[in-house]
Amino acid sequence: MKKIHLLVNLKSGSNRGEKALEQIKTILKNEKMNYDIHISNYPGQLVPIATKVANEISSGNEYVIVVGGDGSLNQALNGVKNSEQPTTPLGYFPAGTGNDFARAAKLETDPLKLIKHLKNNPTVTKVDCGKYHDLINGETRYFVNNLGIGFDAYVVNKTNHSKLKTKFNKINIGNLAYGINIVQALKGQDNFKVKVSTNGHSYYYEHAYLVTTNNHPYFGGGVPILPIASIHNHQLDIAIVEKPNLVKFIYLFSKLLINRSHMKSKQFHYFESSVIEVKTDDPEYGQLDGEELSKRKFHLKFEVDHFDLLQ
Ligand SMILES: Nc1ncnc2c1ncn2[C@@H]1O[C@H](COP(=O)(O)OP(=O)(O)OP(=O)(O)O)[C@@H](O)[C@H]1O
Repeated sequence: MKKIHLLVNLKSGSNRGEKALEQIKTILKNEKMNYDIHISNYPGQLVPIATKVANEISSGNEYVIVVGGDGSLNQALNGVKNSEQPTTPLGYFPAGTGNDFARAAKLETDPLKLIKHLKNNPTVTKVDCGKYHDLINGETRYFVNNLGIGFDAYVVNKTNHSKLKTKFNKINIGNLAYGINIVQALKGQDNFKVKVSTNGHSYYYEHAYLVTTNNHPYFGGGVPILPIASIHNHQLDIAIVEKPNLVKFIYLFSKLLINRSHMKSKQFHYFESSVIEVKTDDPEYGQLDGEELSKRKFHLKFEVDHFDLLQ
């Protein structure tokens, strides 16, 4: 008999995780499916939980489903990759705020359809994820969406530390805290120097404002910054956005939102490759799948990797 292991972050998406779990439990009971639940209690705990669950899986009839946001999926992926069974397929029910990976992978958002599909006709697809090796501290981690340095990371950092987010989350308007911090970031984030090496060439940018290495088109909850990127092309895509001045930067962003013509702008640079190296001269904010990285100098080697996505 099929068994489902639910790995859950109740707090994701301003407690959407909790509501999703209730719905999924009801459906699993109605469908008479065997399941167990692993609740994660603090940021990062889904990594060891996923490692343990993956280590203990003993048959092809056991399925792992993550319920949470992009950050939760990131932790579960890292946990599985670190396990003794790193090719364990991962299912995912998006219950976050941005849900960019689910958007890129066109995942099912109806819990009833998801469970029925897993019961009757589960499929496993090999999809891309990103992997980076930190050449300064030796760390290696995987990501499903992106690793951003500069503007977007500033917004993530300030929002995570803002008292407003906690207050707004209580009344389900957590996204507004991001909006307020975007305005703050436009004032607070400075340009920085970055070196990007790919396909045998190195490129130097003096006025980088945002450097994001993506596994798919989206960042920040549905903003298609790299429309050419795909989780199926075995490549990563990097965008380097320069900010000569605020007016030009806002103009560039409006092009992105209106007709995606931002890619032709002279402040926008991008590359597609399976290996990309990025180096900053000074400490900058960083974010990985929406979770902040400490402010630091970055010297990262990115490579495309893959995982088995259960649908
Ligand atoms: N493993 C975890 N266990 C419990 N809480 C967590 C865990 N990881 C993160 N959190 C908390 O959950 C929230 C974020 O979760 P997550 O990144 O999954 O969703 P999100 O940010 O709402 O969604 P998205 O990344 O799709 O925008 C934050 O409040 C964070 O402190």
